[in-house]
Amino acid sequence: MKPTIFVTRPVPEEAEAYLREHCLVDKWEGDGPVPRDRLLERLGNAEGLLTSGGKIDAELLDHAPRLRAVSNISVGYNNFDLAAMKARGIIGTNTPEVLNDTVADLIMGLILSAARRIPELDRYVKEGRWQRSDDEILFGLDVHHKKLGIVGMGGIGEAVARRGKFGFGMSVLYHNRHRKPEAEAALDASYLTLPELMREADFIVLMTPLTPETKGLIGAAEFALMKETAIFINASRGATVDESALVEALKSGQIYGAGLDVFEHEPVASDHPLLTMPNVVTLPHIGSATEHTRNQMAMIAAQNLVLALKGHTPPNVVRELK
Ligand SMILES: NC(=O)c1ccc[n+]([C@@H]2O[C@H](COP(=O)([O-])OP(=O)(O)OC[C@H]3O[C@@H](n4cnc5c(N)ncnc54)[C@H](O)[C@@H]3O)[C@@H](O)[C@H]2O)c1
Ligand SMILES: O=C(O)[C@H](O)CO
Repeated sequence: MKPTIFVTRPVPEEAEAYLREHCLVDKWEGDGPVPRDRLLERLGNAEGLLTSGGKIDAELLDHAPRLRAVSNISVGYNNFDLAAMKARGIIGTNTPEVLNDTVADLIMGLILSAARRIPELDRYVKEGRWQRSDDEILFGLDVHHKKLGIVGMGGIGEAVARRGKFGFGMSVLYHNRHRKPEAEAALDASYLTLPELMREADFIVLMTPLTPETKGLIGAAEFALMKETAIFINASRGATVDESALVEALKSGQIYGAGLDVFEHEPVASDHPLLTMPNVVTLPHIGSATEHTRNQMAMIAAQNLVLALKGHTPPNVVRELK
């Protein structure tokens, strides 16, 4: 007898076909993300859940008495209440590694966009404001040979560091929960404390997972240490940064600019002060959003789920907050 699963968002054909081969698939057919109350109604029979970010907490698990595994189509798993899942013997999985290069490419895009003011000056040209006499008002900052500071030197952090080091001749500084001697050797990277990194780096890239320790990790005290020419990039989760402090740091000229792929509340409200600042580049959480990478993530997530439901240990089980 095939296990029943619930799929909360459309997945590529290949992943859906694979799931149907191994499971009885029930899926959300509505537009947009499944509303929480509708999801809870649909979980009565589900032994597996394929999702990408909705909260998996005690309330949801109470509505899913047969649930054995939850598979995220994402590397981040801050949506999992791991204690509640563990208490019920439910396995959680994610999709690490496969998206490292895709997200790192986007982060380089944010760095270049903020430093060279690409979106701002694109609008400038398209709005017919470009004058032959324009000169200094179009200046930005160099990226090459500057100091790249990575906070959270994991899979994505290292992929960004490689691009900075070997593509742009940058020197790599990093702060992480644990030192990484191999990365230090391969990238000639220097380990710094968080305050040291804030003072030293020209580009600060935040790439930690969202955990109780990293919530608001970068706030007023950290922005106060940054150079006036520093550019702050966040592609981790919005809540790792105190957004009000970021707004103040940008408004007061404490830092030069920011590049953001993530926000505390997504989609970000259209009247959010960060959206009014020309020195902030904003994106709608598209770090891993290429067809190739998202297809691979969906397939890996499907395989994780099927393996777990067959009683095997999938390669990407998450056991604790990392
Ligand atoms: N914008 C996007 O679309 C997008 C895409 C992928 C991942 N992400 C986010 O990026 C996060 C990182 O992804 P990854 O694949 O590199 O994860 P990873 O687990 O490989 O790396 C995370 C690193 O952060 C470090 N870390 C954890 N807590 C820390 C702390 N308190 N201080 C310093 N370092 C700490 C860990 O030791 C680890 O080295 C994900 O959890 C997810 O939230 C966002
Ligand atoms: O964590 C991830 O994989 C990305 O943020 C996509 O949700």
